[in-house]
Amino acid sequence: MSTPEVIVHPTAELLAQAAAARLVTRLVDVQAARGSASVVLTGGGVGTATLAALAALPARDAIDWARLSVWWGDERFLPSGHPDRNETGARAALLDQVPVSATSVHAMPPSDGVDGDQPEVAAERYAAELAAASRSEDHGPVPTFDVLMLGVGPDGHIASLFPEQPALYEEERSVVAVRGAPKPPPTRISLTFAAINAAREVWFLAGGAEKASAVRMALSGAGPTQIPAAGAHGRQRTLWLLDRAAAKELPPGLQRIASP
Ligand SMILES: O=C(O)[C@H](O)[C@@H](O)[C@H](O)[C@H](O)COP(=O)(O)O
Repeated sequence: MSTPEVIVHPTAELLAQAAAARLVTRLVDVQAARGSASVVLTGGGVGTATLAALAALPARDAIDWARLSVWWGDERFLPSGHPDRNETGARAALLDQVPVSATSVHAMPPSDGVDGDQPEVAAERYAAELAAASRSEDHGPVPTFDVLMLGVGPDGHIASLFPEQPALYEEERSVVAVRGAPKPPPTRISLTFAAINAAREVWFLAGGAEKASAVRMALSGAGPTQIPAAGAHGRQRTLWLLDRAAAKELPPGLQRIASP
């Protein structure tokens, strides 16, 4: 389990820009070393802003899009194309602007797909898709994602893993249905900690003062039931990419300013 590293950016805009640049560099390095790469996207404002920033970077096409697999950490269980789906936001912000292979974009099932409005069945389908993509050298029934991005809620939730909810205790399945989520919409699909923590690198993206207490608690020993972000970590690297507002409750020793 990797020790969390904190990098603080002056503003939320610079956080998204820097995260985008970091993602380009990381994926280019991974593809140079291993030929292909995989990334897990997150919904939420900072996650989507990061994708939009990436789309605007001239360096974006240093990524070999044909050799990139795209997954999601969670999804709102809504009809295909619904504006509130994380997939819809990601396609508009980035995926529809780059030559990523359609078969390598693994969206979580919509509520009007083959599984109908059964999020449990849809979660099983996505778990099977992950298992089919995992290889013998991977850690469990999911690919070893190169970068897994997570937004952080004010309550410390990540993906659709919310405090005190049953999904936090899932130890077998890689994907679960979430009902009654406190953040609308209430019905979602989410990777579990087992899937999240299989990733080589986990990057938290958090901006805004409303995240400051969750960030402090996650980095100060809170348990994952109260602060789910405390339960996520990369096998090789765990990065907390923050703006100053989200970092303001951290002790000075925990902050490393990315730029003056
Ligand atoms: O589907 C979702 O809602 C997201 O995956 C969720 O986990 C999000 O990342 C956080 O709520 C942070 O969202 P903001 O960055 O908008 O605060």
